[in-house]
Amino acid sequence: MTRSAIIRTISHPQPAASMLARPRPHVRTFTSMPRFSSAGAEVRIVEVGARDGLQNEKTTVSLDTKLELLSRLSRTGLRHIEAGSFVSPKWVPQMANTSAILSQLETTREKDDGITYSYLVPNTKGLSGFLDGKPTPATTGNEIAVFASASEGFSQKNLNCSIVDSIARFEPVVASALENGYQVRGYVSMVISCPYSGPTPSQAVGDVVEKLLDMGCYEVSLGDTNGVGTPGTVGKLLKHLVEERGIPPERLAAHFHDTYGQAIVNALVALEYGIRTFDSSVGGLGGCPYAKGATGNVATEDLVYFLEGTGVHTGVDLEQLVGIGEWISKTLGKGNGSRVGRALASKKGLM
Ligand SMILES: CC(C)(COP(=O)([O-])OP(=O)([O-])OC[C@H]1O[C@@H](n2cnc3c(N)ncnc32)[C@H](O)[C@@H]1OP(=O)([O-])[O-])[C@@H](O)C(=O)NCCC(=O)NCCSC(=O)C[C@@](C)(O)CC(=O)[O-]
Repeated sequence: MTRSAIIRTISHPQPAASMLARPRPHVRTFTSMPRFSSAGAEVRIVEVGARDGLQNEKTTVSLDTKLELLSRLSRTGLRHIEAGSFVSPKWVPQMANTSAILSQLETTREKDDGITYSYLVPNTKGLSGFLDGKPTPATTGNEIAVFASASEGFSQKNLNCSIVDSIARFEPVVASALENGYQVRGYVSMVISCPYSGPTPSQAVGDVVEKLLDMGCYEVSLGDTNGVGTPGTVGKLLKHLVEERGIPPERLAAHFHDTYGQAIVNALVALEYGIRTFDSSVGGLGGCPYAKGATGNVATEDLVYFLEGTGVHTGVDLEQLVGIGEWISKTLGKGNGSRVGRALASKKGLM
C-alpha cells in the first residue's frame, strides 16, 4: 500500500466487507418510537425542590428558609409546587415542620393564585395532619400525593411494609382525601431498577400504576428514584405502559433523578410517548434518604432550558429560577446542581 493510501485508510477507515454485509442486531433504532412534534406543545412542571430536594439534607433547613424558597418559587410561573410531607419525623426529620409550612402558606398566599401545593401522605395519620391544617381544597389549592414502590426492597426500606400492604394503606387515605375535596397524585418509585431488588420489570410498574389510578389518583408520577434510566430502559417501560397496557400518557408524569446525567434525554423519550408532566427541583436539589448515592431530581432550570429550546411552552421564568437555584445552593452551603443554572449565573456574574 502506498503512503497516501495508508493515510486515507487511517483518516477514513473502511469497514470490512464482512461487516457491511452482516446485520447488526446490537444497533438499536428508535424508529418504532412515536414521533414528537413540539409545535404548540405545553407541559406542566411539578416543582419538588422544597420536598424531594430538601428531605435528604443533613443539616436542618429552617422553616424561614423553606418558606422563602416556596415564596420565591411561587413567583416564577410554576403552577404546581410540592411543599412538604406528612411523614414520620423519626424517619424523615427534615420534613417535621410541614404542618407549619401548610399553615403559613394558607395564611400568606394570595387568593386564586392558581398554584397547587402538594403534600406527601403515607397513611391515615399523615392525612389527619394535612386535614388539620384546613387547606383550601379545589383543583388549584392543595392536594396530597401517596407514594408506592414498584420494587419490594424499596417499599420495605421507604415505607416499612410490602407493596401490597402499602396499597391497602393508601386506599382509605385516597378515598377520604377525595371525599374531603382534595385531588390525589400517585408516585411509583424505582421504576427502572432498585438498589435492593435489582432491575424492575415493566409489568411490576404497570401493576402498581393501575392500582393507584383505579384507586382514584388523577395521575401517577414514574420515579426513576436512583436516576439509572437511559433512553433504552425508559423507552421500554413507556412502550409497555402506554402502548401495550393502554395507560393514557396524560395520566402519567415523569420524575427523573439525574444521578447518571440521563434525565434530560429521558425527558425527551417521555415527550415522545406523550407525557406532558415533569417533576424537577430547582438547583437539582435532592436525593432520597432510602436510595443511597442517588442525586437530585433533574434541575428545573435544565428542564425549562431544554423544553423551551425544543419549542415546548413551560410558562416558567428561567432567569428567576436561575437566581433561586443560586440562592438556595449558597444558603445550603452546596454547589449548584444545575448545569444551566451555573452557566447562566456565571454569564450574569451571579456566581
Ligand atoms: C410510613 C411510615 C410512617 C411507617 O413507619 P412505621 O414505623 O412502620 O409506622 P408506625 O405506624 O409504626 O409509626 C411509627 C411512629 O411514627 C409515627 N407516625 C406514623 N405515621 C406518621 C405520620 N404520617 N406522620 C407523623 N408521624 C407518624 C407513629 O405515630 C409512631 O410514633 P411513636 O408512637 O413511635 O412516637 C414511615 O415509614 C415513613 O414515614 N416513611 C416515609 C418515608 C419517606 O418520606 N420517604 C421519602 C419520600 S418517598 C420519595 O422520596 C420518592 C419519590 C416520591 O420522590 C419518588 C421517587 O423519586 O421515586
